[in-house]
Amino acid sequence: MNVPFAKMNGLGNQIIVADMRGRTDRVSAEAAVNINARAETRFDQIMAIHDPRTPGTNNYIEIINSDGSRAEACGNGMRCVVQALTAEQGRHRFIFETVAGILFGEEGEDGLITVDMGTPKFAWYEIPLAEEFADTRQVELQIGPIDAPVLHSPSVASMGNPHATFWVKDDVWSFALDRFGPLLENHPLFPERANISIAQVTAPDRIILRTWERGAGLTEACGTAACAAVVNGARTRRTARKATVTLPGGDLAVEWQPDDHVALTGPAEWEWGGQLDPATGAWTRDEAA
Ligand SMILES: N[C@@H](CCC[C@H](N)C(=O)O)C(=O)O
Repeated sequence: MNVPFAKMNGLGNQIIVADMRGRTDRVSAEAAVNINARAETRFDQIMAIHDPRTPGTNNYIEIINSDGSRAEACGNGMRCVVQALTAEQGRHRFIFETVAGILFGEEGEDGLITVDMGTPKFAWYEIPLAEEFADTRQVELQIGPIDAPVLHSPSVASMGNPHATFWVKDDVWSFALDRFGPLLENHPLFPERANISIAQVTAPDRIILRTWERGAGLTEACGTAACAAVVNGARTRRTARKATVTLPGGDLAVEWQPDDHVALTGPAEWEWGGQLDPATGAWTRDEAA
């Protein structure tokens, strides 16, 4: 039986929100790959809204990358879920559960959505890394010639999902992230692969960021990567704890709050709706009202 879905985006991060409430099955990996194979529904993540599993939460959210793999966290996708549920229910604040833990999301009066992405983790085994590093603010990893690496010494962190932030001094746009991204995502240092970002700090409260997403590739925006960049920037004293992160798709506001939680604020946009089969990925588009 088909389920309703919405084609949405969070700052150009392509998101499918699938309504799996009232069902016990899941969106299959095969369905994800098939949905992504059609140009109109090419996506970065599917956010599957399920019935709550834990009392006190509104919904359980499962996140599926375009290669069919599962992700623990997705900041832009969570904003799309908040917007879809706000439009449906007229309420503005939600408590979600994901495999990474409990998250809060709220749509503000200005239409922007803030998601509390939880607390970052820095221990090598929490990210996880394949080998022990006492200090994950700068780990030994480089790409390019040994004596003149193109990218090196990233800061690594978990925002529920694994992130490596490579710092560059200038022209973040000049790096061939499409070439280095897949190599770094699958580097043996990352046993669960990793999201790979290049960051240029232009002021203590400004970062320009490009991301190669684990399981999805080059994206217009990655919310958890923006959170990881600010957290990694603050703990390496490159940035303040609050910064605007400019991605190819636009700006996100990130604050690493005194309570250690990371708040991510930005837009979400509904594009169109349809019905899909979560087993096969076959879908049809709803008639415009
Ligand atoms: N687009 C996301 C991140 C999605 C998950 C990621 N690809 C992973 O596998 O960890 C975001 O906005 O955070």
